[in-house]
Amino acid sequence: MEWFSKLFGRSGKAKREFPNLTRGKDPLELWNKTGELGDGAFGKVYKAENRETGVLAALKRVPIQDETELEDFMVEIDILTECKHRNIVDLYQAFFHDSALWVRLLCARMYLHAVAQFPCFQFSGMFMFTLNLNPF
Ligand SMILES: Nc1ncnc2c1ncn2[C@@H]1O[C@H](COP(=O)(O)OP(=O)(O)OP(=O)(O)O)[C@@H](O)[C@H]1O
Repeated sequence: MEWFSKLFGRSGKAKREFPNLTRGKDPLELWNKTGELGDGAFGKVYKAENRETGVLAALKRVPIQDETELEDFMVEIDILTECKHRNIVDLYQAFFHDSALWVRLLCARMYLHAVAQFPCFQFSGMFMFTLNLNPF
């Protein structure tokens, strides 16, 4: 029955493969975290440097409790992988490693952040944007 647990894992449930998700690779073997860029609703965003080329990137780490949670995030990842627009930060790669989803993004010097938690803005249908300037 070893073949069964290799194929389906201990729970007997097959791991779902996603075309835009890299499994079995530790992103920190390729990327070195050199600082923190910010904190989001789902996790932290780090500044990272490619260990071979020195290229910079933003690495977002989202802790995942259960594989089934991945599906919700993959919808956004699939859309952002396809979506290339000068006003939207490029998403280059997503990894699932060690109970976390890691998303490699273009490291933006200026980052626009939508804030919609103020009721008065929500009622009037307005959004406010904050601008983060990353020091690098
Ligand atoms: N690509 C990036 N380049 C530079 N800084 C970034 C980048 N992505 C995120 N940041 C920084 O990290 C902070 C948190 O980003 P994050 O996208 O996690 O926030 P969020 O809007 O709460 O997103 P989510 O709801 O998806 O968690 C941002 O406010 C910004 O300062």
